[in-house]
Amino acid sequence: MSRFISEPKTAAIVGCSFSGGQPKLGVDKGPIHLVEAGLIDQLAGLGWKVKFDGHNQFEDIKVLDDPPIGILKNPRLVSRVNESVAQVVEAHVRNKELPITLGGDHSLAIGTISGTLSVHPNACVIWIDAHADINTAESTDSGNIHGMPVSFLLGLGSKIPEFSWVKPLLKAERLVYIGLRDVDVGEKRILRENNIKAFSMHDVDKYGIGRVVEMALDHVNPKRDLPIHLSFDVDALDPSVAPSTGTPVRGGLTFREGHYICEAVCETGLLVALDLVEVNPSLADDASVEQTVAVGCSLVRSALGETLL
Ligand SMILES: NC(=[NH2+])NCCC[C@H](N)C(=O)O
Ligand SMILES: [Mn+2]
Ligand SMILES: [Mn+2]
Repeated sequence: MSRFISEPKTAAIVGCSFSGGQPKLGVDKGPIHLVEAGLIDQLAGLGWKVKFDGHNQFEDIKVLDDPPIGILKNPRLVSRVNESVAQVVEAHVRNKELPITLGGDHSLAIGTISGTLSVHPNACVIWIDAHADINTAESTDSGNIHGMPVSFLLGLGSKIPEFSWVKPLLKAERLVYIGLRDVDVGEKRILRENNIKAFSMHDVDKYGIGRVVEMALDHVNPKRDLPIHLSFDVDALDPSVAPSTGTPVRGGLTFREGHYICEAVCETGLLVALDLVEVNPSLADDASVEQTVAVGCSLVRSALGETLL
């Protein structure tokens, strides 16, 4: 599977019932639905030993008084939960286990990627999303921190003392996006100024997903020797494929394109950490929820080797 995972290959489900990075309730229930849909048994069926520490791992983290900082919402809570997520992910990666973080909203990537990079400073990040999530405190219009995690990891924008534990460990040249189609004006400037490689849906149409993944890997991992952190926001998929998510954007990845990305990353043998975020089971009807949860499980299975013959 991955040269950074020891035998017997072990996956650790990190269930993050967290919604503080955005305003819609329900995204905190994502992990419960994914686990109840049978994810653990499915991964065991692929030959993985699966650890799971339960859904309440981060739930006793409470912040009593959390007024906005500028317009950033729930800043102290987002910071404290992520600090704890970072420690958990770091411990698994250090142990040569594969952490699979189930969100929860995408602000959680502040923690997961910090955890990965503290063990593997040279790891690259492949970010699959309709959005760039690279707003800074200055550029954000929404104040929702799930639209900002990448800027924290890169150390862009004004420093917020409450997030001082986040080290700017990610380098712009070790980051690549696939699936973008809803990027704020300020984010486009940030991407340009920092020379960050991004493959939008336009590129997926133009080159096909096979070439896009190849080019993305050539950019962040030219010798195919660096550890990979895959951060997958389900809203990268078309809303017809994954309807139950907080910020759907039409014109997204097909079912196969999404799975192809996971398979191709698995095939490198370099995966060290995986995030699957923004599944919100309280949005849309029951059939849509079931569909979205099933797709989430199958993306994880593909990243862990299911669809490779
Ligand atoms: N992880 C996500 N779904 N992010 C959506 C971000 C939307 C918008 N760019 C914002 O900053 O608020
Ligand atoms: Mn996202
Ligand atoms: Mn998104």
